Amino acid sequence: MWVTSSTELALTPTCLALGKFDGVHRGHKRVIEPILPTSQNKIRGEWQSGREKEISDISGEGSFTSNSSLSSSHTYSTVVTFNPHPQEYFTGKPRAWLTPMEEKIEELRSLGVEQLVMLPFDKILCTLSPEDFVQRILVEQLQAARISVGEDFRFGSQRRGTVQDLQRIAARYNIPVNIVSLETQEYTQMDDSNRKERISTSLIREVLATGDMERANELLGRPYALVGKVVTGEQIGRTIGFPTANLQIPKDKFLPRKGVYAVRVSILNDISNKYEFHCLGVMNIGSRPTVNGANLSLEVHLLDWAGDLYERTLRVRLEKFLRPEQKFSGLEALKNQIQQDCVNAKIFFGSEL
Ligand SMILES: Cc1cc2nc3c(=O)[nH]c(=O)nc-3n(C[C@H](O)[C@H](O)[C@H](O)COP(=O)(O)O)c2cc1C
Ligand SMILES: Nc1ncnc2c1ncn2[C@@H]1O[C@H](COP(=O)(O)OP(=O)(O)O)[C@@H](O)[C@H]1O
Repeated sequence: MWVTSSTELALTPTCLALGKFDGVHRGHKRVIEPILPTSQNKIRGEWQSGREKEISDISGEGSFTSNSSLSSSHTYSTVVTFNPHPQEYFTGKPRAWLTPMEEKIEELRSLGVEQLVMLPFDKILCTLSPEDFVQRILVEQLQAARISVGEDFRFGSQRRGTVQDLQRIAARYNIPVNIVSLETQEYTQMDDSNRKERISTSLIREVLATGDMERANELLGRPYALVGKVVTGEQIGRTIGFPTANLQIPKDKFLPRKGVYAVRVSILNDISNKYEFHCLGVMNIGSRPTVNGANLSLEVHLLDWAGDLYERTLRVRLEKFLRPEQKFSGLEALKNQIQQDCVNAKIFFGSEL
């Protein structure tokens, strides 16, 4: 996937999905899918513009079959997002992301997106009128052949432009705009009644903060993951029989509720750049009050495994919140509890063991 923050370096012409896409959740995927090479032919004819025929002639039918046959008529499936996050730009406060940049790139790449353009969200961009945004950025610079957006997408200065405006302005340039309705998820409430909730980044953040991983992962469409390098800790873990790999994650990663989780761990093969080894584990996200820990730490113990993990990159998928972190009277009590955590994780993963 080609990643750039300069529209001048972008590969053109493009087929665009516009949005912030933090989390790359199920709703985001519905916006992105129509621009993917595999969807192009199916989507033709379903989009809303009556000028679809002309557009398909321009973008070149059949040019998406494989990357090796890319030609000058190839239309690059492109996600356009903003950096920094507009909210971060306006408030000046750093924001924690469900998918910090590296993770977002990885998720989009795995969906089959060919290009990510991160528009610098600055004074110039945020004062563009909706008309100028479409004309200068989408038409002149990115040479958009078609556009896909979620129905709540807003653009242009003061978020003035709605998706209907986008459709109307883009039509002047014969660009069809696909408006995707917001994805919902059925949710059973405490009183057993059902309610539909709209899948959104802010809902997922709220749910992660409660530790309800089943619901968060359902909304996301995959398990919430922490990705980072293993660094050295205080080396107490091995003395109690539970060595724990300490993860260093991006500073701007959103963390779920503190406490102990049943997790799935994958280890990155640095040569193939693929996650290859998979096993189960228990993770603690907390400040380790029993050993008077000062900082927040993220530690994972791999079940029934031994080896050296220092400097390796791990992806830890959080599947189930087991309990809050506690201050124990000493290392022996902590050790007994971690032993019980391992049993509880094994019970949770049950059939896989
Ligand atoms: C599954 C699990 C549960 C843990 N629960 C607690 C806890 O409730 N309270 C606590 O103070 N530390 C807890 N810890 C953190 C331990 O204190 C920590 O792993 C130990 O001090 C070793 O740290 P080290 O990596 O510096 O060697 C837990 C660790 C794991 C892996
Ligand atoms: N089952 C395991 N789970 C996690 N780490 C393990 C395991 N077996 C061995 N290790 C190794 O032990 C290290 C953690 O040992 P620990 O005594 O807790 O030291 P540290 O405080 O540096 O994390 C890990 O980084 C890894 O290299």
